[in-house]
Amino acid sequence: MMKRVVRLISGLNRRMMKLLFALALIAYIACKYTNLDCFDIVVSPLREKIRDLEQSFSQKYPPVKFLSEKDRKRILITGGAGFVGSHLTDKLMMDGHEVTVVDNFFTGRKRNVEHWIGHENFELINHDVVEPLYIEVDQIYHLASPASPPNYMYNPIKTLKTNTIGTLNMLGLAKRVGARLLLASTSEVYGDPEVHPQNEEYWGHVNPIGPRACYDEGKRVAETMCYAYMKQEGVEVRVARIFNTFGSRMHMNDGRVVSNFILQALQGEPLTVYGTGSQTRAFQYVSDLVNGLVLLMNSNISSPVNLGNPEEHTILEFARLIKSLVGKGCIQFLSEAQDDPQRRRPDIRKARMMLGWEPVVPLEEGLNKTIQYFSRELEHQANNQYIPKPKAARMKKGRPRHN
Ligand SMILES: O=c1ccn([C@@H]2O[C@H](COP(=O)(O)OP(=O)(O)O[C@H]3OC[C@@H](O)[C@H](O)[C@H]3O)[C@@H](O)[C@H]2O)c(=O)[nH]1
Repeated sequence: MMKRVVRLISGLNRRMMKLLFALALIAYIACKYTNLDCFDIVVSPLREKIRDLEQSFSQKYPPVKFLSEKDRKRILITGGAGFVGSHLTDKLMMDGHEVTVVDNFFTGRKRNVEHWIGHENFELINHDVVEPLYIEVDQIYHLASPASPPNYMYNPIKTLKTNTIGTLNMLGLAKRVGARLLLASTSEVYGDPEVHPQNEEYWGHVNPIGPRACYDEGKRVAETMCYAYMKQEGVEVRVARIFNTFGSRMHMNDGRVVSNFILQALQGEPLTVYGTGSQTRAFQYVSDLVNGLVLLMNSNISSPVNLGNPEEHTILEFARLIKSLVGKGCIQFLSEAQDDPQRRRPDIRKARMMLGWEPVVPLEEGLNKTIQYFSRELEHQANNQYIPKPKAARMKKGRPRHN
């Protein structure tokens, strides 16, 4: 060993020796004057890095309430990595329940629930509800289905299978394990309504062979299945008819009016109004919906309940509002979408009376939050060199109009 060191030193030439000596001297003087231990110079940053990492691990999850074994439920959310599903996951996790998310990631995204991955109360399963699922749970929130018109029309057969076979599978599971099932139904069961505002007694006006039928009729038959399982097999069911909803984690290019208009305004593109823009919608913020879903699940109301915000606007008014909130954009009129419902507004007297629920987030407040979310998403996408484009609906034939 000694011989090797001597050979190494003698191998160095004089100039190299001088250089090494000078460096050692400089390091020694620097340490003396800064009152630092040489060891500390190297080790302190490392120590800090380790401390940061340790802290990031211990603060990894949003705060979760402690629930006793008796109160803690095992909850399955199908479509739990989607827009609404992921917000519902957050609420139920923070309330202290055990949540299993099942998603096939057709429109859901892992990013929406990644902040729970690894938590002892959370499980994420990549599974398509069209296939049976065997799992022990107390409650099932059945949300799995594409919900934006361009997405559900993209593969109508798959949309039908998800809402029919998928719902049968989940009802079968509820029956086997004695779980309660909440179906995320939709205002689209009312079709292009002749009754306004729409109450739960109204049977709807749906074109059974139109482009929207895969979703509208799929959800209608899903409701039928729920009540057949309730009557024949005694399964406890809850049915929420969800009206237009918006908020963070919406897919920027899912083609819905909120995502299209915000994206277009932020990118300085014209806001595309289909038809004259006189058709109406009423928009609820996602946190209001999630509160309504949980209240309904834990209530004793087995008949359908509308969940939506009754503040109605024409689509043209809505385009103008988003344009003014973002501070840019102009309006462009395109051909109207086929079978587009002309007036929609929920009658929420039942939810008010029986659940004590009503929306509390004002439209502008919700929109500002969503605009902020979309701006951050755009930055994120730009860093990944991907520029999302708004998706178009299936149009009626005819020339687009411009103004
Ligand atoms: O760029 C666009 C997008 C949409 N629109 C119009 O805006 C209105 C709303 O369209 P959306 O696509 O957001 O949603 P729709 O109301 O047609 O369907 C929705 O209904 C309730 C939920 O179940 C679903 O989220 C969805 O199916 C429609 O009149 C549509 O024609 C535009 O004018 N421009």
